Amino acid sequence: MTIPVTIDKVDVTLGPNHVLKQVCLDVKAGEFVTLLGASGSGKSTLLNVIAGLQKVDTGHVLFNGENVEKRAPQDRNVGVVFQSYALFPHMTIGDNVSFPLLAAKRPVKERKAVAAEMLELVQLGGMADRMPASLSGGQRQRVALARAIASNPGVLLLDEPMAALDKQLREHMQVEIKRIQERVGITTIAVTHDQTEAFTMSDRVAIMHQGCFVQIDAPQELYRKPVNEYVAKFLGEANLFGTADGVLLGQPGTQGSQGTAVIRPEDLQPLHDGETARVSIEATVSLVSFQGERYRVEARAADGTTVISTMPSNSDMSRLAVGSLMEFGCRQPERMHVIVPQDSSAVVVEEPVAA
Ligand SMILES: Nc1ncnc2c1ncn2[C@@H]1O[C@H](COP(=O)(O)OP(=O)(O)OP(=O)(O)O)[C@@H](O)[C@H]1O
Repeated sequence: MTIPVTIDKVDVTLGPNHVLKQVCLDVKAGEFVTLLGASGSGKSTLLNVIAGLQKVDTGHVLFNGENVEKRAPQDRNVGVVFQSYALFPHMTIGDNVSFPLLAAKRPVKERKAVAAEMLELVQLGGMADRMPASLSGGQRQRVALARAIASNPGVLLLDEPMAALDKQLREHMQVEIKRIQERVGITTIAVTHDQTEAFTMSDRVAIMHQGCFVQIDAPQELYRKPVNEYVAKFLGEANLFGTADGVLLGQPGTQGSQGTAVIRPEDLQPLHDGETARVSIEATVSLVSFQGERYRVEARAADGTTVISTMPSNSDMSRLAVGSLMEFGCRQPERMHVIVPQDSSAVVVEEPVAA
């Protein structure tokens, strides 16, 4: 059964630290939501609150509308995968996976059938008799996932499950976990500090900062329409320009009468000779780096503003030697987004005026 989860004004103080501050979050049944934030922002504490491993000072946690505060972790019907997979080394893979059913005193035949089904799901079919030590890190992580969902829990919690894997395996497992989650349809809440991981797996991402949610949105919305400069800078590189009356002021981080314009590096391109754009800025190229699938160009405007532009690696870079003075422009002004200072909400400028 897949269920909705509600976090309602949860407050937690640990020692001198006010770790969670009136946190609210609604996760729909079957939805995949990732808590993303810098180290110490409170992600793991919130996950522990949901798992029942951390008590709240005030506020509530509701599963399917029912308050679960008084339920012990083992009675919450939650599957958890931690960074350390914590498999039992003396048990076979099959017994590891079916352990929750052993604890629930289910018959041997059912345990074997569930273990086989779950191992099939995580693409380890036929490996039930192997021991954990004979598996790779990625395979062990799949076993941990199979065990977490073996008892058909209402909620799956993933606490940095990929942190111990190398980059390539991590990228592969992100897609795998998403595939399995969609197939099982289980409500899933994950924790990570890796933006790509959060974006790849999640329906929505909740950005945490100092014990609060700053923005909760679909990945594309977060990237395109950050509500403030913190979110804009946290999610990849961003050109931030002050604006006044629709004109870029060219001061990073300064707020003009209209707020701060956010232009992602892929939307700020060197213009061709004679080409004009509604929004542009002149800057001298200071650094060109080849990054595989793209080039990254750094340039400096006369007032010291740093301009960052990225372009596909098949682009003609002959004009972009270090020291060249270039006009960088946003060819699609609708890709420029303005953060409005007054209410920390954001709007997209429909008709930006030329610089
Ligand atoms: N038992 C504790 N006593 C006092 N402070 C604590 C305790 N546990 C955690 N904290 C503090 O609470 C804050 C949030 O910690 P938490 O582990 O939830 O953050 P996080 O976002 O998961 O960080 P990380 O990504 O490093 O795991 C940190 O400032 C941490 O130092």
